[in-house]
Amino acid sequence: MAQKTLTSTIVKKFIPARKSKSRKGENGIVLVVGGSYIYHGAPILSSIAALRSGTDLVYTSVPKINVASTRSVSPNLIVIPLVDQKLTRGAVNKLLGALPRNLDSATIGMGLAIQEKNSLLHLVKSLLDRDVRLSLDASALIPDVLPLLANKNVVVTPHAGEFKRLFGQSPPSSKNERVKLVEKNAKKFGITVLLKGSTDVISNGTTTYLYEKKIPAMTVGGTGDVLSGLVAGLLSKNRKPLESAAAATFINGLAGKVVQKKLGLHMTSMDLLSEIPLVMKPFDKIV
Ligand SMILES: NC(=O)C1=CN([C@@H]2O[C@H](COP(=O)(O)OP(=O)(O)OC[C@H]3O[C@@H](n4cnc5c(N)ncnc54)[C@H](OP(=O)(O)O)[C@@H]3O)[C@@H](O)[C@H]2O)[C@@H](O)CC1
Ligand SMILES: Nc1ncnc2c1ncn2[C@@H]1O[C@H](COP(=O)(O)OP(=O)(O)O)[C@@H](O)[C@H]1O
Ligand SMILES: [Mg+2]
Repeated sequence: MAQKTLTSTIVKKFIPARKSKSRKGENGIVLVVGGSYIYHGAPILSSIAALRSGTDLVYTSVPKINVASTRSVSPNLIVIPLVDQKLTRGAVNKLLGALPRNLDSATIGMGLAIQEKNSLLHLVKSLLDRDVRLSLDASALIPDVLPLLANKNVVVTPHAGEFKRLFGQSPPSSKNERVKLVEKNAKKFGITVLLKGSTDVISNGTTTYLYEKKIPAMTVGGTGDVLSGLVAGLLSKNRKPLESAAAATFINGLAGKVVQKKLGLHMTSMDLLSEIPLVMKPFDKIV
């Protein structure tokens, strides 16, 4: 299968126009589920990235111990407490009862502690049953979730370690072998796989995009959390997993390039957030 290198021309087609006459909510409503006692920042990074990608509303669900600190970061976030410190069946049932009716997309896993595996499976299945477009990251990337995802327009965003845990094989160092392994698993499980690294590989098993970034400053913690928010933000508007994942990784890289040019190897993931509007603005279309 031929791989295509991501370019602005390709990505421009993946970012939907905004209608002048649109109303709040028509340009994307996103849910972010993540965070834990130790990793409070991940869902915040993801949520602000989702907002900055050009959505209307982002709901951030974090364990109740993190609610105050998460709310204090920004009035832009609508925080829905998870009633337990970790993801449990009870916490998921309460969350499902509190969700906005017209949710477009969700990203789950960044920084999340999962107490009961079945609670994650229940959350994933319930959201898919509501036709919510899903992006799974970090703790949500466990093999048990795979049977729920086939042909449901889901994106998974593993780094190499999460890829091994999810699919049972470590991505090889050879680019061609890496691409083949991503394509094989995307096809096998009916999902879009975004394997993160110095070169991101994005495939749904039929079409594959490569995005080689010369931005080693992006190895700092949290850049993948930002990416998960961008994927969910794009999914909420484009709704196509491959295009949303490809556009998200391209935008994350564009922001990374700007920050590395400015700050060298001293980037933090927060720096990425402030660059997202500037790198996305050239792609804006109003109809
Ligand atoms: N401020 C916050 O709140 C932040 C919160 N964050 C949250 O932290 C959580 C854990 O994040 P994480 O994935 O980095 O660690 P972890 O789950 O132990 O990885 C599993 C194992 O995989 C491997 N491995 C890792 N990367 C690899 C790679 N690129 N290529 C190859 N292998 C790699 C590595 O195994 P090793 O190499 O040690 O054998 C590692 O032990 C996650 O939920 C994230 O969202 C972070 O985003 C930071 C900011
Ligand atoms: N050497 C590198 N050069 C450029 N980008 C990289 C490099 N290594 C990782 N990245 C990017 O950094 C992010 C890493 O994701 P992840 O490991 O999930 O980070 P975290 O979980 O800390 O947010 C991905 O977006 C990936 O594309
Ligand atoms: Mg990560």
